[in-house]
Amino acid sequence: MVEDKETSAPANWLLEVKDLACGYGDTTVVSDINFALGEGDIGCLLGPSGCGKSTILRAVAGFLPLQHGQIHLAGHPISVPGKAVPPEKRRIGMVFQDYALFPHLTVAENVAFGLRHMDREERQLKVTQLLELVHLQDLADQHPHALSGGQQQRVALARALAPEPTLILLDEPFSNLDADLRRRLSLDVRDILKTLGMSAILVTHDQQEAFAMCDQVAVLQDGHIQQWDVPYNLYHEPANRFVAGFVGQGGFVKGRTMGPDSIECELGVIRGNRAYPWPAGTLVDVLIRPDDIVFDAQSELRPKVIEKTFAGTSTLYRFRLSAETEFEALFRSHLDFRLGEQVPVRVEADHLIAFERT
Ligand SMILES: Nc1ncnc2c1ncn2[C@@H]1O[C@H](COP(=O)(O)OP(=O)(O)OP(=O)(O)O)[C@@H](O)[C@H]1O
Repeated sequence: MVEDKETSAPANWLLEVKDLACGYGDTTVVSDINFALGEGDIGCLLGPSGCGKSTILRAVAGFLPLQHGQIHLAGHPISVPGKAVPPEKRRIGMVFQDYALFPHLTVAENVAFGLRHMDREERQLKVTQLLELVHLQDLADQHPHALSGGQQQRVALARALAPEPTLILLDEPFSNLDADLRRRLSLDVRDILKTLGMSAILVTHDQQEAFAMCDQVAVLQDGHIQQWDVPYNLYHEPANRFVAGFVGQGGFVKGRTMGPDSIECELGVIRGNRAYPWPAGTLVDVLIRPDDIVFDAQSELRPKVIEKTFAGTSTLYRFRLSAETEFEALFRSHLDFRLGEQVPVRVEADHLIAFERT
């Protein structure tokens, strides 16, 4: 997915959403939404609850009329002023949080549901291929109630893929599953979509899921896209304070600019790989991520451990340096410190991220 505000955008986008605004009744929930999705790309709408992710998805699916803007799919207008292609004619497959399988049909019958126009043999072949793709060939004759949540969600995906849609929309598809299964299934689903070269949009509030599964991610707040980018850039080059706080761990430490690419704060002087336009002496907040802090026995900076969260291979420490400066650090777990211990550390950040203090 890439930002597409220009009218000169290439014509070969699979999905183009331009200046979209929509909502419910007279209320506008999302506005100024612009993006384009390339063929075979997996995009994501990421943001906190109520920011409008599902509303955008409903507009793309055709369940919600637009208040403003246009949507094109595979070069065809599907929502433009005066014309809206009905949802069933959009060639868009949907997968929901609650699976929405037919309980009285078997797994194979659920997958075959949208293939009634095919003859019997062709349909069976297609169902077999899809069940193999989602690794459920042995459960073809089971009913949904006999399946785990993860298996049911794979049936739902196979059923959505069966009519060979142009685009798949996934609305919080893993949120009913436990954390471990969620992680594994999101990678499985990515593999399946990539194997087929299928384009998709995932809606989630889970940043790890978005990063694991998607090529590009749009971060939303209050009905507006704050930034879209590849996961690496969202983490290391957040466009604003909201994105910096929402994506990844970390917190802000008060600082003062010394030059365009260096900031002085209680942790020392931090030099980065980008320049800021503010004059020297500007008061700023500097973002410190847990992986920006390293252990250094020679360092004179010795903050106190105030919290410690053991996570197997690593331990997340929360340090206090003074009444107003706290930060986190992620160390390999063999670096084991006690609560209250003063630990020599230094900042090793090549990505300097700061916002002017208001
Ligand atoms: N059918 C509806 N009628 C009126 N308002 C609605 C309707 N559905 C959603 N809203 C409102 O629109 C806003 C955005 O809702 P939406 O479901 O798009 O958010 P979301 O980001 O998908 O949230 P969540 O992660 O909680 O599902 C919310 O304020 C919500 O209350």
